[in-house]
This record gives sequence, structure tokens and C-alpha cells, in this order.
Amino acid sequence: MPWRSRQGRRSARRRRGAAGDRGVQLHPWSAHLGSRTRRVGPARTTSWSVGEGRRRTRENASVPLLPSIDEARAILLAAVTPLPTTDIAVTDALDLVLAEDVVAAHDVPVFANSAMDGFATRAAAAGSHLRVAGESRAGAPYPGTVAEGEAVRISTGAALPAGADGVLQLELVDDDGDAIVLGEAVTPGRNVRDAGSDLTAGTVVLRSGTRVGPAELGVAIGAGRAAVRCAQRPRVAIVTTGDELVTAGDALVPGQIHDTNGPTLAALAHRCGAEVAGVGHVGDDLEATRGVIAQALEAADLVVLAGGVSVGRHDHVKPALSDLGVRELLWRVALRPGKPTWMGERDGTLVLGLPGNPVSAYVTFLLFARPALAALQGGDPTVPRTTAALGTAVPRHPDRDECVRVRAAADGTVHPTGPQGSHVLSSLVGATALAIVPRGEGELSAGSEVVLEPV
Ligand SMILES: Nc1nc2c(c(=O)[nH]1)N[C@H]1C(S)=C(S)[C@@H](COP(=O)(O)OP(=O)(O)OC[C@H]3O[C@@H](n4cnc5c(N)ncnc54)[C@H](O)[C@@H]3O)O[C@H]1N2
Ligand code: MOO
Repeated sequence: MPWRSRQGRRSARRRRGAAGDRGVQLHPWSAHLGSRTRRVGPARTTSWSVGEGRRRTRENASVPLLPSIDEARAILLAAVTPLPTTDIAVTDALDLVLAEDVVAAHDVPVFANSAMDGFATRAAAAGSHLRVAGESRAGAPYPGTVAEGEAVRISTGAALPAGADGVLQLELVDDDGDAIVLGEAVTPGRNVRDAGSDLTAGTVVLRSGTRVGPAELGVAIGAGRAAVRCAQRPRVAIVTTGDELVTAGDALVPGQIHDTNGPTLAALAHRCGAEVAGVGHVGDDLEATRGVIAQALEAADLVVLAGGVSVGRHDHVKPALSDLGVRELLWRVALRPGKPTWMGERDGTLVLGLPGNPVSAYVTFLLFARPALAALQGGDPTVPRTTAALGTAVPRHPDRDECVRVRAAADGTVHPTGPQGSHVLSSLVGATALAIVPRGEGELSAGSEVVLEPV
């Protein structure tokens, strides 16, 4: 496996202290089970309340209440140790989170300049005849002072010459080369971009905690920066599991499918500002699974495993993690798709065992890996959620909150994109959000307000 070790980064993290040093409690989900376990009555089909929802069982068994999406997320986030910060070239900082305020070193624009190609003059009435005294070009300012009765040819972005009050654009000027006639009045400030009208020297232009997007990158450079202090880029190792998986483009023999989770999860990790340390695959074999996870743990700050976390005979991920000393934070969430999600931690490295169904893996990455990656970078893990009215009635799951792939219509209502099976990846295409449909009986009627998780 071509994964580089992140030994240096790990020791840097250890110097800063592990989760325990920050007084953070790791929460093995099993610790919650005592108080959250209900004994189900003797009848073969029994319904009982779980928070707002209901759960049915045909078993006379003790059934644990599973954590909700938000509870599971909180348990994971409590285990996050933010990565060390470092100075990074602004041009390499895309999608990283600032660990300092960026203060403008100077005004932007640095000098008053023209918003138009035209002529710079002192304030003058329409019809004024002016002598063209010279030119101010972008990068080559006019060296003199504009006197009464004079104009200076000027380019967009060129410095407003001393003595000039404003600019009249070419289209409004009668120009014979050496002299001009103004078609309209030049009033003070006309077509002038003042110094400091974008950024003012000495003011904070980007706050610590801001994610660097293309605009922030440009603003930091404009403010005079070549480097900014950010948390290190988190490294994510992705491992897909399953004998049935083959690489994109390979011919399929009966029983095989293409590995869509590996590349899809890698793309999601990139979008979260992570460096993908590697995308690996392992068959349904305990020893091999242990081996590849051991390498992934050395290479990454977050290990994302996909598949093999359910209860089948060939699901080796949980035993392998246990053998490797990865501490379980929780297994299973009251969520559809994504119920068998597993979370753990070892020496500050987070591990997510995502269910193998492609939509389950995608949805649980968004719900859990995305905020964890933000928190690793010292950023706000809160994903801005909005609400919308359902445009169509949606069936509810009795005991799991469901993330329904929806598309927003022009009137703002949201509609399921198509079939919602956890294998139907095509229903994510064109989805504008995940609508969180709370568990319950029957269906959630059209017009009901739902919370939207961005995709
Ligand atoms: N008896 C039970 N069976 C299952 C339960 C359960 O509670 N009891 N839960 C179901 C749910 S819900 C889910 S979700 C899946 C999760 O199972 P695993 O995480 O163990 O995933 P696999 O069995 O390995 O795969 C499930 C499904 O996804 C396909 N897959 C796996 N990896 C990939 C990949 N990289 N690219 C594309 N497709 C992939 C795989 O072929 C299976 O079809 O368990 C249910 N079963
Ligand atoms: O939870 Mo599974 O992800 O419903 O298909």
C-alpha cells in the first residue's frame, strides 16, 4: 500500500497533548447502554416509544436505544484532537481553516484609481475643452499633476493622477488625440475607486476559524500575505472491503461490482479540505483486513473504512479494529441509511467504519466525517442547516431518522429525487440536500417542515 506514514505529524500532536490532556472524555457507546436499554414485553409484536419515534420488535429481547444523528456526531467530536497549526503558503491553503486573524497590511486598493478607461480631469462641466497632457496606465502612473484645462488619458485600474478629481469614460468623450471635449460633467469622485475602499489598513479582514475558499485566498493575498497560519491539512486513509469489488473500468465476472465507494469517499474527503493519504481495498479476510487497517492508522488522522461493519459472517472490520486496539466509541445509529456506522479512536486517530451500501457510505461521510474533518482543523464542525417544506409526502421509518435525497423546486419546496434504497446511488445525482425525516408512524405529509443537511 503506497501510504506515507504520518509519524512526524503524530508526534507533533502528541506534544500538544492527546484528547485526555484536554479533559475530553471519550464515550464508548456501550457505556450509555445501561440507561438507554429497554426490556421489550412478552408479546411477539410489540411497539414501544423511543424518544419521539417508535420501535417494533418481534423478539422478547432487550433492545438498545441507538443514538440519534446529533448524539452520534457529538460522541465523535468529543474524541477529536485538533491538528497542530503551521504557516502555509496562501496558494496552498485552499479549504484549510485559518488559525489566526488576517490583518490588512495596507489599504486595498493601495491608491485611488480609475474604474473606467477614459480621461482623468479636475471637476469640469459638460462641453469643457481640455488639452491631453499625458497618460496614466496600469502599472505606469502619470508623473505630473493635472492642471485646470488639462486631461490625462487613463486606463482602468491606473492611478488617479494628482490634481484629478474624477474620470469620464471614453464613450462620453469627443477625442481628437491632443484635445478632448467632455460629453458629460466630471464630478468629484466620478469613476474613482478610493484607496481603502475594499480593505482598510490595520483592520481584520479574515477571522481565525474561517475556511479558506477562493475568495478568502484572494483577500489574504490582497491584504499583503504570502503565508497564513492554518491547522495542518488532515490526512484521510480510505479502505473499502469486500471480495466482490473490482476497480473502475474492470470487466465484471458474475458476482462482482465496481468499487464506487473508494473514489467517491476520496472525492468527498478532498472537498472537506483533506489530503487523501491513500485509497485501499481489502477482501473479506480478517488477517488482511487487520494488515491494511494497521497501515491506514499509521498514515492518517482519520481512517474511513467502508463495508464489513454489519453482522454478516464475512464482516471482519470490527474484529480487526478491536485486535488493533482501536477503542470503540459507538456502533449503530438510529439513522437510515447508515445504521451500522461504527466510530472509534486510537492515539488521536479517528476511525469511521461506514456501511458498505453506497448511499449509506456517502450519507454517513457527510453526517460524521465532514464535521470531524472541520474539527480536526480547529474549525466550526457545525454544518449550516436550513429548513424547507416537503413538496411530497414521505414515508417515515418507525425507529430511525431518515436522510432523504431531495431536490429543491423553484417554489422552495423539496422533493425526493427518486427511489431511496441505500444501494440507489443515482438518486444522489442532482440532490440539493438531505432532508432529515424524523422517525415515526405513517408518513410525513406534504407541507411539513424538514431540516436540510447540505450535500
Ligand atoms: N442481518 C442483517 N443484515 C444487514 C443489516 C442488519 O442489521 N442485519 N444491516 C443492513 C444495513 S442497514 C446495511 S447499511 C448493510 C451494511 O453492511 P456492511 O457495512 O457490512 O457492508 P457490506 O455488507 O460489505 O456491503 C453492503 C452492500 O454494499 C455494497 N458495497 C460494499 N462496498 C462497496 C463499494 N466499495 N462500492 C460499491 N458497493 C459496495 C456491497 O456489495 C453490498 O451490496 O448491511 C445490511 N445487512
Ligand atoms: O442503514 Mo443501511 O445504510 O439502511 O442500508
